[in-house]
Amino acid sequence: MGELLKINNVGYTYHSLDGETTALKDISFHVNDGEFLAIVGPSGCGKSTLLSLIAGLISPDTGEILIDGKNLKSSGKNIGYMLQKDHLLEWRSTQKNLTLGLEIQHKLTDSSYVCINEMLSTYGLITFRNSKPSSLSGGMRQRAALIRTLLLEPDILLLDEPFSALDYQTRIEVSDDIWGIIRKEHKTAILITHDISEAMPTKLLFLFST
Ligand SMILES: Nc1ncnc2c1ncn2[C@@H]1O[C@H](COP(=O)(O)OP(=O)(O)OP(=O)(O)O)[C@@H](O)[C@H]1O
Repeated sequence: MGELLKINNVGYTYHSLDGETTALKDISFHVNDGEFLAIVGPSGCGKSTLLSLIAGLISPDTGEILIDGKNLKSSGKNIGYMLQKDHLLEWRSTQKNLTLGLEIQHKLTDSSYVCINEMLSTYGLITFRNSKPSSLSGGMRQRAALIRTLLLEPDILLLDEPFSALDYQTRIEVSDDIWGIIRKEHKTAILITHDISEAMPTKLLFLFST
């Protein structure tokens, strides 16, 4: 199990008209291939900022982020980002929502459909493939959103409180499902959570407010 992601002394400050907010200061840790890291910490300690940095949406002010020993942008690795909301489009069927990312990246082929069908069956969505997202339960929507992300074959999967929009009972059921899927697909994953009991991480990172 090699070192896949390395965060070295990373810092980030937001600049706005109201002034500067230092979100992260001197953060270092690493994630091995196949590891499942959960990030916990109080509101405002910089958890979402850290995921945005790893996703390459923003760049660190200090320090460096390395994937397989290379700079994030030149590593050629795929980062999948699953947000709090599922962002399924109501005007597309469930299956057409799953293919959206592949379509945008011009990677949708006949063999993609073999893989999509397999995942729809495995994860209990096959009979809903032609249904609109509004006819899916909250848990089914989260599974659909995860499959959509996995189809892009991410090397690292980032999850920003993926269950926060679900009620307590559904959250317990869905979180078991989702971790099962991540384990089955052998994904390296980083999760932000307020509730450590909803995940069974192999590693924990506690962030404190700056
Ligand atoms: N776009 C922004 N402009 C200015 N400040 C920001 C911006 N985004 C976040 N911040 C500030 O940076 C700090 C870290 O925010 P961040 O959203 O990363 O924390 P968090 O730990 O994810 O919080 P939460 O658990 O409440 O989602 C906070 O003080 C926040 O107010």
